[in-house]
This record gives sequence, C-alpha cells and structure tokens, in this order.
Amino acid sequence: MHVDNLPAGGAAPPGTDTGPAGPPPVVTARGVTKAYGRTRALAGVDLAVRAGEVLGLVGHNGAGKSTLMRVLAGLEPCDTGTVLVHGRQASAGDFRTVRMAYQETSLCPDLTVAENMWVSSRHCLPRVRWRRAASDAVRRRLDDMFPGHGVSPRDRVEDLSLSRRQMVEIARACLVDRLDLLILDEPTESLGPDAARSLYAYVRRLTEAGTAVLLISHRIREVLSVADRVAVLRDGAVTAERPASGLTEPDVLGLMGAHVAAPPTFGAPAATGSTARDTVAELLGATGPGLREVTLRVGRGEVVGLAGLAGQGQQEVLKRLWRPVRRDTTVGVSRAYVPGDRQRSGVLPLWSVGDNLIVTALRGIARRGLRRPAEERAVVADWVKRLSIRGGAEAGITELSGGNQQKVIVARAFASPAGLVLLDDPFRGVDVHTKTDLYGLIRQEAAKGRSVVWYSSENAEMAHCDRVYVFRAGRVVAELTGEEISEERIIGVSFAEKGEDG
Ligand SMILES: Nc1ncnc2c1ncn2[C@@H]1O[C@H](COP(=O)(O)OP(=O)(O)OP(=O)(O)O)[C@@H](O)[C@H]1O
Repeated sequence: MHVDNLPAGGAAPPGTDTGPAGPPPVVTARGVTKAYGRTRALAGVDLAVRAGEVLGLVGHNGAGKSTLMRVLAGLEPCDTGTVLVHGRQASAGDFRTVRMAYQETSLCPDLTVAENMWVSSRHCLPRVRWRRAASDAVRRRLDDMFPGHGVSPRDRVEDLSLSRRQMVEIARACLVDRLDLLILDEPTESLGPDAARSLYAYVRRLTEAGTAVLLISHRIREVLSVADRVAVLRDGAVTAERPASGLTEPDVLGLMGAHVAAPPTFGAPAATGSTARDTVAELLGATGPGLREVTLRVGRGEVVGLAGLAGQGQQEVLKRLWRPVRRDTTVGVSRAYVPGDRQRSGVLPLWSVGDNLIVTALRGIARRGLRRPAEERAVVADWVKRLSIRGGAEAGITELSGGNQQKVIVARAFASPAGLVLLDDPFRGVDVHTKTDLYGLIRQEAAKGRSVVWYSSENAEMAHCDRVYVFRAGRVVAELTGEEISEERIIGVSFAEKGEDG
C-alpha cells in the first residue's frame, strides 16, 4: 500500500450523520467521565472536534488534558459517557484514523526510527521489504514536515536529541493512509522555533485537506496564533469554548482560572552586583567537547542564566558544574541537577511522589545515620503544598500528569541541601501559573543564599536571572547584567554575525 506525503482525511464516510450546518464533528465526547482510583481525571466532558479545524485545548497541569486525549483517541475507555466518531458510537476500529503524538514520546528507544515506524504503522506498509518501505516512508514524511531535520531512518531513537525524537514522534503519528484527527500533546515543548514553524505549516496543510487537529499546549500565545477555536479544561470539565480570534493571552489565562500570571519583567532582579558575592563555582577558560575557552562565575545567592540558541554549549557547562573533573572548573558547594528530559533521567518510576521528592534530602534529615520518617513526611508535605503537586505524596510518580511530575523533580532539587542548583531547561510542560510560582521559588531560594545556574530555551525566562551568559558555538559571546538582560539583546547576540568564533 502506498503512503502519500499528505494523508487523506476529513470527510465523513457516506451514510453518517454530519450534524447541523458547518463542518461535521470528527470526534465527539458526550458526558465523558474517567477516574483513576480516587482521582477523578474527567468529570463529564462535552466536546466536539470538527473537520478542518485546529482546536486548542488549554488547562492547568492535572486538568485532565492528556486523559481526555487518550479517551478521544480510543486508547482508554471512559467510565461513563460516550465517544462518537463521525457521529456514530465508536468501536475500536473506528479510531484507526485518529492519531496522537505524545508529549512523552511513545517511541521504543532501543529500536531504530524505521523499526519504530514499522511497529506503529505496519498496517499501511508492505510486509515484504518492510524495512526499506518503512525507511522510505518516514524519510519522506520527515522531509515533508521538518525540512533539514537531520534524522536518518537508521538512527537508534535513544541516540537522538529530544527535539529530533519529538519530530519522529509527530511524523509517526502522521504515517497513515487516512488521518481524520491528529492530536498533538504539547508538540513544541521540545522543538526549536524553526521546527515549530514547520510543524504548524504542515498542520495548516492538513486542515486545508479536511483533517481536524487537536492541539494541547501551555504556550497560550502559540495556541491563539494557530487554533481556530480554544477550549478550556478545568478540573476535568470543559468550562469555556471560544473562537480564537479576538481572544488575548490574559483572556485565556483568566478563563483557566486562578490568578492571571504577570508577565516576567526583564531586569527586575540583580539586587547585588555579582562581584560583591562570594564565588561558589567558576569555569576558567574551559575547553573541551562543545566548549571553547568558557570563563564564567557563579556567586553565592546568584541566579545565573545560560542563554542562546539550543546546543551552543549551555548543557556542557551544566555537566562541567555537575561533575567538575577538569582543573578549569571549580565548585565549592554541593549540587543538585534538574534534568529537562524526565523520561530519560528524571523520575524513579517505581517510587511514590514522596520517595521521589525526598531521595536527595534524606542524608540531611537523618541524625547519626538514622532516618527520621516524621521529619521526612513533613518536608514532603511542605513541598507538595508549596508547588500544588496534584496527586499528593502517596501517589505513584507515573500516576501524575506530566507537568506535576516535572514539579516533583524541581522540588527534589530544592528540598536537598545543595548550595548550587543546576537547571537544564526544566519547565517544559509546566503550566503558566505554576511556572510563575516556580520563578518566585527560585528567587526566594536565591535570597536564602542558594545559587542557581539555569539553562532555558525560552529567552523570556532569563528575565528572572541576575546575570546571563549568552552562548554561541561553545563560547560566551555576551555577559548581561540586570537591566541589560532583555529578549531583544539575547536574540541579537545569539544571531550576531559570526566573527572569529565562527
Ligand atoms: N495512569 C494514571 N493513574 C492514576 N492517576 C492518573 C493517571 N493518569 C492521570 N492521572 C491523574 O488524572 C489527573 C489528570 O491528569 P492528566 O495527565 O490528564 O492532566 P493534564 O491536564 O494532561 O496535565 P499536564 O498539563 O501536567 O500534562 C491528574 O490528577 C493525574 O494525576
């Protein structure tokens, strides 16, 4: 069977109810509920996704977005209520044309890209010479969706960067003969700006061909620029559905409830000049894989940002500070590391939220080598409350929503006695309100004397730093302090004409 570059989609099969005037609903949820033990993830959802539209779905961490997606994609049954596909009560086979690209990729890390394609799309690939067919199909799809992707079908998935894994995940979801609904769960959290633009250009082509797209994202501005309609999910129910045009970011944040997050203000921190602080960590002319003569210092109680385009040496600096094995790096305090890739190196999947959170603080809490369970519980309870970790301390970590898992990893670092916290782009998948709380937490902990080194792919986050080093090609190309720190400045330096460092 042949796999076209753009799958057919959209039109309802003959003889089905297409509903009132306007594009027909592809998938409809009616009164859908879903509970996991005592957690009510969906509390009666009514929602229709129509052919040819992009429907943006927004809501807090734990609001039920991913659960709803799994139910709409036929991957999990609902407890009560109904899911209709093309207006008919759906049975398993009807979900074949509904595909989902996951936030935590569903790819098998030990297999190659082509083998993964075969696993998930074998019904539309030939059985003979399948490897060749799968390679050709995925290459074509990736070329079409993400020009310049740099992925070979022979690459093992675990060797790919987060961004490339995400591209493959999305291409995997689109590798079908017919696509009526594409569900994208936070697709751009790991993609760079170019890949994100390519994705949305492809999404437009899909919707023009009649496919419906359901986009979940915490990036509200992005949702507003791509979606035709926006639905707000709150505590497991749709509380608002509006056309995207005319809505602003504050409108949507308001509809999501709680307080409206204040946008970060650049240049606000920087209470003390860095030179006035004791140095806790330093790189002096550090050179090696990915780094070229990097000199930087971190003062006590200072929040130091590492900015620039992705992959310019920022993560190598974090690695050096985490394990200072070379003479060019000195670190005088204990350290904690918050990975951005929780799937690979973040959560301990068999442990509870409490155990995941407290693991790095145990030694500090123990007395004469003996654990103190009551104190441990108090620390855990405090952090669960402070970061509103939905699910509570006793829940298994994998029972938590993605954003809530990320909060546990952040809490783990700050619950430890570490004097230096290393943040590796840690807030992907965390909702806007929680992010604002976490930014506040970083400043509070810095005020208590902790130092933070923070790599972020979102330039706006650098507004919360005292000092920012901008990286290009493994070098520091600018050091910005206080009011010098601005998005325009960071972008300007990141893209400046290549000089001798080219
Ligand atoms: N497999 C599971 N077992 C137990 N509880 C679960 C499971 N999956 C989800 N939940 C719970 O259901 C609720 C909704 O989770 P869901 O992942 O749907 O939220 P979300 O809106 O996608 O959040 P995020 O923005 O953080 O990804 C949460 O309280 C979560 O802890």
